Amino acid sequence: RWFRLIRLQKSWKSYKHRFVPWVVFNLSKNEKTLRQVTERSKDKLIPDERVSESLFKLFGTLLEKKSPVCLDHAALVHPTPCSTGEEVDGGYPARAMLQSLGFCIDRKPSTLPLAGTGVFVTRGFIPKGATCAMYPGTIYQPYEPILLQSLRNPFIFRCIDGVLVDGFDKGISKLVFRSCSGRDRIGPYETSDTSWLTRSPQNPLAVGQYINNCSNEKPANVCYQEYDVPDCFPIEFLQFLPNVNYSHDTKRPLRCVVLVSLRDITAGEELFSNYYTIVH
Ligand SMILES: C[S@@+](CC[C@H](N)C(=O)[O-])C[C@H]1O[C@@H](n2cnc3c(N)ncnc32)[C@H](O)[C@@H]1O
Repeated sequence: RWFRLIRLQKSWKSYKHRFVPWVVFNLSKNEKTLRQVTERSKDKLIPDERVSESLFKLFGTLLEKKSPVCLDHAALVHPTPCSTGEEVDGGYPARAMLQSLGFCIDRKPSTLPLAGTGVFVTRGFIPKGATCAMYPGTIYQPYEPILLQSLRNPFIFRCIDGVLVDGFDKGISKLVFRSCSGRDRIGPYETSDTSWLTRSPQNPLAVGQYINNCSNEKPANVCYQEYDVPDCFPIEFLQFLPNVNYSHDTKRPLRCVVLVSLRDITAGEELFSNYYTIVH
């Protein structure tokens, strides 16, 4: 009988949030908690200027390395020694990342059983408070349709203001991203990067959607932070941004989500975030 009672209690705990009378009865309490979380989350881990600084450094180096002088096919396919004399896998994007930010990250099988792919520091060292990844994907305002794209899609990220980022690199999600990216080109300038949809993104930060959720044994070492692309963002750097608006909207700044390190992280460590925490 005890066993049955415990099972009943467990079912109630997971069901009560969908039981309308319970929701109505607890509305004022829940709203207060939500307000507190939202207020607390307004404190950014690092200021936007520091995020911009890191992105400018990386994108500037990427642009240099992408220039026709060193963009011969062999240089892309075969790693060549970087400034430190070391060989770096991953071609010029990885070399640019190591040179400009002092670390490399990449996707590999997770250390967690049955968790699929994860993201690891493969070289160098990430200091606390560094911009260490980006969450790529199509940006949907809360009122925009996403039902079809959301089916069997574990890569939808929800910001506090209800903006959604669809970071799935397959199926309809992939088609939508490519289509919006083509639509937004400004003459010769690409305003977003579609290469995160492939195995070799040209912006090596754009793998944040593969970071797994933390647990008691594997606490979070990175945290999500919203970053609205400022007006001063150089037009030639837009080609490295792995986000695009679903609707063409020139008035609203483009929302990006970056991951910021919560502590020093060394080579070989897997990155873990808390799926339920984001700061504005
Ligand atoms: C956004 S994806 C992360 C990338 C994913 N690991 C993959 O290979 O596609 C979220 C999914 O990863 C898996 N996942 C994330 N964190 C996990 C954890 N701590 N334990 C087990 N699975 C996890 C779950 O399947 C979840 O739906």
